[in-house]
Amino acid sequence: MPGSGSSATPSLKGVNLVRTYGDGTARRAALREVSIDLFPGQIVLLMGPSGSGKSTLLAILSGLLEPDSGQVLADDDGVLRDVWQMTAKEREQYRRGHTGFIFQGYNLFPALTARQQLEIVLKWGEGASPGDARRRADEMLDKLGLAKNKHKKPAQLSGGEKQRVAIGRALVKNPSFMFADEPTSALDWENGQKVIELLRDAAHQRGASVLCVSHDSRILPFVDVYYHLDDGHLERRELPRE
Ligand SMILES: Nc1ncnc2c1ncn2[C@@H]1O[C@H](COP(=O)(O)OP(=O)(O)OP(=O)(O)O)[C@@H](O)[C@H]1O
Repeated sequence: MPGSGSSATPSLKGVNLVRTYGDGTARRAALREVSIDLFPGQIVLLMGPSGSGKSTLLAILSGLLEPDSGQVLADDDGVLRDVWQMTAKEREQYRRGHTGFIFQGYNLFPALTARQQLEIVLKWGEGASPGDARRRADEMLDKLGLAKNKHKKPAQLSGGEKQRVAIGRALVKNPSFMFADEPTSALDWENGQKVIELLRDAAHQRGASVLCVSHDSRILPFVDVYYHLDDGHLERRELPRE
């Protein structure tokens, strides 16, 4: 069932996306004419075998990797704009302002505390004042059950805690689009489930469009839509009935 904030108008559209790697005989298609619509308030799961193109699709939709052809149309105050027709500066602003990315390996700064990981995103990304950044960072860490850990650096946190800090860092900007690449792969299922619930809340409670890549079929009951990617071909699949 879609989230309460879901709407009939996509907030992000991938249209006929093609991406190849390599040259000559080493040339290999990672995405073949892939189209996908993401809606506000929905969490979407993308599954598929290793090497099928999942990370490539996430990188293109999030404005990190340019497609060979096709379009990425993102909602910008009610107007769909082609992310790959923007200037590099505009695209950087789009990414900073509208997208949150959660990586498999957390990608936290080793020298910073949990609180500083979030503050830095707000100060650098939005130019938030130190006081505002601290207040919003603390609020988010509280919500994630990390209040007691805010002064700890990544090496002092468990895998589940690190992943929650990484989610907090993506969420604190209140992004319209959240991209998560294997966010539970390093976690036991208890922590993995918590992480998926947080991503689902980002969609259902905050109205974000969440696209999550995973190999883990235990995530299926938590999502609204499920796609399968195989050798660069995308197919929407029915969710298993409960
Ligand atoms: N930078 C690159 N140079 C060359 N080939 C690449 C590059 N990145 C990805 N590929 C190839 O493109 C295909 C799709 O890769 P991609 O990482 O998108 O797959 P994936 O589905 O995310 O895989 P996994 O589940 O193993 O992370 C693979 O065959 C991969 O080897």
